[in-house]
Amino acid sequence: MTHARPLRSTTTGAIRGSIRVPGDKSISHRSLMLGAVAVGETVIHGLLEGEDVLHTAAAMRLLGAEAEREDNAQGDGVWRVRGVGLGALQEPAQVLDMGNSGTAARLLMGLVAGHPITCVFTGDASLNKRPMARVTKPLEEMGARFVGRSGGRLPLTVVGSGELVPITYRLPVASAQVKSAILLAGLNTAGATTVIEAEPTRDHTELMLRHFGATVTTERLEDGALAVTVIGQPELTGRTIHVPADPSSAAFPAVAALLRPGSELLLNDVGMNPRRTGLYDTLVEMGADIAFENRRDQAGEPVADLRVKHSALKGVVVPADRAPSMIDEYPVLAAAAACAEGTTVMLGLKELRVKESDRLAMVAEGLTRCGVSVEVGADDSLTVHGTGGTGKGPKGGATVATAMDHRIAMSFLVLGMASEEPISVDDGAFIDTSFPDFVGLMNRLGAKIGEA
Ligand SMILES: O=C(O)C1=C[C@@H](OP(=O)(O)O)[C@@H](O)[C@H](O)C1
Ligand SMILES: C=C(OP(=O)(O)O)C(=O)O
Repeated sequence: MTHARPLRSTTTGAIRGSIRVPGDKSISHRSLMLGAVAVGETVIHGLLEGEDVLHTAAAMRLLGAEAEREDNAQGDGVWRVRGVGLGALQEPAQVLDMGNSGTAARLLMGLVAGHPITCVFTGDASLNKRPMARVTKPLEEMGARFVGRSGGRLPLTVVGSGELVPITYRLPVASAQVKSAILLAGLNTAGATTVIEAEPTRDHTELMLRHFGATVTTERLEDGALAVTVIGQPELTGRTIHVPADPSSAAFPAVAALLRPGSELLLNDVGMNPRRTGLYDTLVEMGADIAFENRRDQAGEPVADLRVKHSALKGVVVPADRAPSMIDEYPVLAAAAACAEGTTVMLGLKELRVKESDRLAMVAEGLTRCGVSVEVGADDSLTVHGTGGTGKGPKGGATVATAMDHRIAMSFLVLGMASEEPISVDDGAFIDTSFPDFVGLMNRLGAKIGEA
C-alpha cells in the first residue's frame, strides 16, 4: 500500500451479469480469531482475502495458531486454521500490525486481553488516528492494562491476564467492535461477562461463538436494551464455516445497477443478517426494484440471492436508529441519493466521523466537488439534494479525495458510472482492504473504471 493508485470512472451503460462478491469481512475476521483459540481444525470456505483479513491471519500466526490457504480441487480458496486452544495464545515476537482495520485491532485487543501475554498493536496512518479508548476502558475494568501514547490511539501495548474479572458493561456507543472485544475478553474469564446494547449492532460474534460451542445468551431488559452474556472458559471446538458474500461489498454493484438504465444484476449468496441490511431496506423505500430470492440459512447466517434492476429512486428520510444496520453503507447510499429525485436526509451519522476517514466530511466534500448540493447538520446529519431519478446523474468532472478509505473510493467510482463527466479518486489502493478485484469485477459487469 505504498503507492497511491488514482482511478477514474466514466459514464456506463447497463450493468448486467450474475456474480458473487467476496466474503463477508466481519465474519472472516471472526472465523480466524475463533478458529485460533479453538481446539482442532477450523475449515473456512469463502474467506475474504482482502488486506484487512490477511492482517488478522498474520496476527493469528504470530500468536501461535496455524492459518493457511489451500487450493481445493475446484480451485476455490479454502483456509485451514489449527487452533491453540482457549488461553493458550503465545506472546508474539513481533508487533501486531493491523493495517487499515478497526475490526481486527479492536477485536484482537479483546481476545489477547484475556491471555497472560503482552502484545504491541499498531496500524497504518488511518487506523492509528482512530479512537481505541472505547475498548481499552472496559478491558481495563476487567483487569487488562494498556500502555501507549496519550489520547488512546494506536500504537498500544496490551498487557493481558489469564485472570480477568467478568463485568457487566453498557455500551456508550452503538458498536459491534466494542461489544465483540468485551465478549472475546470474557471468553477466557471465569464467570459471566455481559454487554448491554441499547441499539442492536451486528451479532456475528455471538452467532459464531455459539457455533464454536460457547454459551451465549441474550435477555431483553425493561428499557428495551439487549443484554448479551458469554459464559467464560467454554470448550471451543474447530468448526467448518461458510462465509456469505459481504452485503457491504454487494452494495456497490447493487447501487450501480439501480442507477444505470437497462441494468439487471444477480448478486449471489449475499449475507442477509437483519442487523446488516439497513441499506437494502432504505433502497427499497426509495423505490429500488430488488428481489430477495432463494432465502436460506448458511451455517447460522441468513443469505439470499439479490436480483437488482434499474429503478427511478426517490429521496427519503433515513432515521437515526437505522445507522447500526447500515453503518458502512452511507457513502454509497449518498451516491444513490445524489442521483435520486428529491432530497434524502440521513440522520445520526456521528460514528461516520471515526471510520477509516471522517466519512461524513469526505462524502460531503466529494459530492460538492461533483456538483451535488449537500448540507451537513450540526447534529451530524447529511442532506443530499438529488439531481433526477431517471438515470440523470450529477455533473461529475472532479477528482475526489479518499483519505485512505476504501468505501469512499468505491462509492465515488460508482457515482462516476452515472455522472455526466468522469469522476476520479485520488487513491483506489485501499479498495483491496475489503474488495479485492473490485475494478475487474465492476468492469466485467459493464463499468468503465481505469487508471486515472
Ligand atoms: O464488528 C464489525 O465487524 C464491524 C463493526 C462496525 O464498526 P463499529 O463497531 O465501530 O460500529 C463496522 O463499521 C465495521 O466495518 C465492522
Ligand atoms: C469501518 C470499516 O472497517 P473497520 O472498522 O474494520 O476498519 C469498514 O469496512 O467500512
